[in-house]
Amino acid sequence: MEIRAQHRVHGGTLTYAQHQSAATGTPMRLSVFTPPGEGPFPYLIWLSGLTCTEDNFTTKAGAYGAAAQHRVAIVAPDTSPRGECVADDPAYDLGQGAGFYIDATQAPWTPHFKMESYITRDLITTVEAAFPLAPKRSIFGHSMGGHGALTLAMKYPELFKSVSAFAPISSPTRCSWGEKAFTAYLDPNRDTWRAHDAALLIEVGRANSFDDILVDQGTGDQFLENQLRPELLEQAAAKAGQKLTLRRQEGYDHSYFFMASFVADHVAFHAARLA
Ligand SMILES: N[C@@H](CCC(=O)N[C@@H](CSC=O)C(=O)NCC(=O)O)C(=O)O
Repeated sequence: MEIRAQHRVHGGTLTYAQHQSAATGTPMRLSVFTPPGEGPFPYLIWLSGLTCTEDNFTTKAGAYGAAAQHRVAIVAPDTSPRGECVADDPAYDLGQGAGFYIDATQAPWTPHFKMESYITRDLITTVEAAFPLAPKRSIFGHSMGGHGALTLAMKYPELFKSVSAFAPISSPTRCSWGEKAFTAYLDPNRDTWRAHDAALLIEVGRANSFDDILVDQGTGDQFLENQLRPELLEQAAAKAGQKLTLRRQEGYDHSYFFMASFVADHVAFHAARLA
């Protein structure tokens, strides 16, 4: 783990770092906030959205006061592998900055776009060895990262105590962001896509180890109707008898101002389940 910068914040320590990932075959950047004291601390993994790096949440979400108060750490990784030898696309919603938290099986993405394995293996192993973190984690995220948090929690319930999301892509098989990414990264047989779709996973009961799922969605979000479609999460949860608390927040948009307004509620939601 190479430390790139450290800052004191809310009595704790914010570290920007980089490490080599076996899954992506590239260096991966991240930030880690640890609260005041010695630890080991339970922690939250935050997954960001399209176009983001490890820096968007770190500088804009304003989460560290609540994290210090609840004595939880927060780990925020980058959203994809990066570099000159890594495949990319000129569009903002594919390639670097748009890893979708899945393992690609199609050329030219296969060698490096392994974000599911990166988050669930390399990231967890590395941060728990390098920082005072307990092996007790939860996961949350925004938009593409909300999709990542929901799907990784349901695919790996043994790794995560709880899950929440801000304005998640609810059903990537039923929106253009998701269809574009899955067409590029995954097998053309759309049946294989179902394993990476949050609403479809909830519908078949894959969230049943979670007592509740917290989702905040702004009603002024420019992506609400075409991409995010939170009603699909609600319908799936109702079918499966899964508790899902979907809060429609009047007038909030898709920006980090929305996250900053409600992130303390998400930190408290997870801290109660990590205690
Ligand atoms: N046209 C915009 C679209 C990118 C955007 O809105 N990204 C969101 C996440 S969208 C879903 O995953 C974001 O978090 N942006 C970063 C930020 O700091 O707000 C563009 O090209 O930027």
